[in-house]
Amino acid sequence: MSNSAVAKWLEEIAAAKAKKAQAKEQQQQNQQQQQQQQEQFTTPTEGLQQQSQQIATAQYGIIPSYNLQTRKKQLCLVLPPEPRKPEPGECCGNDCEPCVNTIYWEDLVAHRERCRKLQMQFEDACRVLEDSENRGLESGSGVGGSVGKMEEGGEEERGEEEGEGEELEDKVELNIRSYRPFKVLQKRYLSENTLLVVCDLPYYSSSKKKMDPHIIMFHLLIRFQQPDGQYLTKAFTPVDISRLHKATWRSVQGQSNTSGDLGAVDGQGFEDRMAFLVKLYPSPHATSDMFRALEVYTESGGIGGDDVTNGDNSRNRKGVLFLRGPIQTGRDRQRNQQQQINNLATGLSQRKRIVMIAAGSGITPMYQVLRALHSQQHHQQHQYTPGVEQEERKKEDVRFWEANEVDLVYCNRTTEDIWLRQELQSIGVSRTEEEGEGAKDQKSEEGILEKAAELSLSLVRRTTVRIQHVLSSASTFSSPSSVKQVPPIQGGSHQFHTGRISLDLLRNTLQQGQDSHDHLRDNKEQLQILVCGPPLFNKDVSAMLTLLNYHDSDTCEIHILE
Ligand SMILES: Cc1cc2nc3c(=O)[nH]c(=O)nc-3n(C[C@H](O)[C@H](O)[C@H](O)COP(=O)(O)OP(=O)(O)OC[C@H]3O[C@@H](n4cnc5c(N)ncnc54)[C@H](O)[C@@H]3O)c2cc1C
Repeated sequence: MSNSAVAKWLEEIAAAKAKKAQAKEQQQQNQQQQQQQQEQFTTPTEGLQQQSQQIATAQYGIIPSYNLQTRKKQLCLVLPPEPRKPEPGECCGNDCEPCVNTIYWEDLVAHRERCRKLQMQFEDACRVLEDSENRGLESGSGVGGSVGKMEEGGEEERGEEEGEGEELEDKVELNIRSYRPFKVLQKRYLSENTLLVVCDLPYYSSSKKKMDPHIIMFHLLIRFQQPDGQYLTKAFTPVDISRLHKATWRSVQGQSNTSGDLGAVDGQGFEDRMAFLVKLYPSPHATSDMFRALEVYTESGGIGGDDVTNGDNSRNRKGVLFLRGPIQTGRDRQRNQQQQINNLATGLSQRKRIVMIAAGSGITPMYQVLRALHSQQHHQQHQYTPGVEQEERKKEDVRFWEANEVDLVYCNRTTEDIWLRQELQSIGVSRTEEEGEGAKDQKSEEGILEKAAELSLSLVRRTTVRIQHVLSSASTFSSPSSVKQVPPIQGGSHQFHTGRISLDLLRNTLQQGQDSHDHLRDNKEQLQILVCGPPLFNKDVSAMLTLLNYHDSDTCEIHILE
């Protein structure tokens, strides 16, 4: 071997060594970084997750190296890691779209396709390398484009895996395919068994685009990790608290909570944030106990702080909720949406009614619908400002649900159990009542303030909202419902029944107001029936609807939300 060849060879060895050292150093730095991030966002019991996270953020692709024995350049293929298979507790069992299992299978297919492509690229690159060596050319430079090209792993296979590696800054956005950590801004007990949890993300938030306005009923998935490491995943419906009644905020004022009473007391600054109303069941109840143990985020004790043990040994990060969504609630919603849009376009008038039948926490999707109806009417009331957005806004408005009449039957045990009582009270004020009751309320300054809040929330002008409360604790379950007109708070068109929801009550509600619309008989009535409550309630109401001959058809949509 000539001197120059030896020198070149030594040079190559030195370069290979330097490259190796550099790669090692880089790897160590990466590992350190990952460790730091995981210390921030994961719990020690998230072993599997940590493992997949480490692999997921590692680089992969076709990696060139130098073989000192053969004195030849060589290529090796590092394939990306397989997506992590969800554990049993990671599916909430509600047939969400997309389900965590669907996401996994999609990711697996994409992963296999990616591996197949990489394998082909690798084979091509090896052939090019071999050819160039055979031709005695300087190896490496002519080798296929993907040689030495390392790819960042993870993202495409698994979405942005779990979000654990992300900074918990304001920029964190909701993602439908993977869980992201969000700060808990506030946690308040509205009653003994009702918890309000406010998270640090805007009410309408999705990572890719502004939420589609026709998606009115949506929920998020909250994932906890239990002391034994098992996941617990449950669906919760965000509540728009931007118009929360002052009285509701007042009812939580001065409360101390388990986490040390942090955050604004009157909700100031949190109005546009995502909030959950959580029904708590007596302990031991896994989901409720997780919420009880949840803490409010603080700079010092929050992210990066110790794990929360709170006596029950739950090991979730302090002040953080892992959320995935938004998931459209129920299936086959808006089946007739296209037909409705067509009707609007052709000017065919249709009487539209929404009948909502809810129990307990089942009010949350109904409240979303009521709020959306309000927003829609708010938009329509105000003149569109000329500009490029005008057409777009019109289109969006058409896509909002519209209704001439809304009936809500809301079942609870006692008046104390009624969620969003003040807010519903405000919504249930019809236009005529607003005008008539107004003078009465203006007697006191307090009345004026309350009225202003109510008016801002009321569904004005075109929608009549009737609300009936059914309270079970006032009578035995077998006795027939007795109707009472009890205005529990002030004004409003709320009817109160005692007993349980009955066939008669449902029939009357579904047929309500039909006679006064004889002139519209020629036009079809478009009826949407929404049912949401505990499983048994949903089953009972479904059976009653069948008995009353209400089925899904062109003119009737029944949505059992579960
Ligand atoms: C789309 C969707 C949206 C939801 N939104 C909300 C929401 O906004 N707020 C909310 O609080 N919940 C909501 N839920 C319900 C929530 O996901 C949980 O199912 C609920 O908190 C009960 O927890 P669990 O499933 O662990 O109860 P499990 O123990 O599995 O019990 C299932 C059901 O049995 C009943 N039950 C259980 N224990 C008791 C008890 N001790 N006393 C009386 N009844 C009991 C309850 O009806 C409960 O829902 C929603 C569910 C779905 C599917």
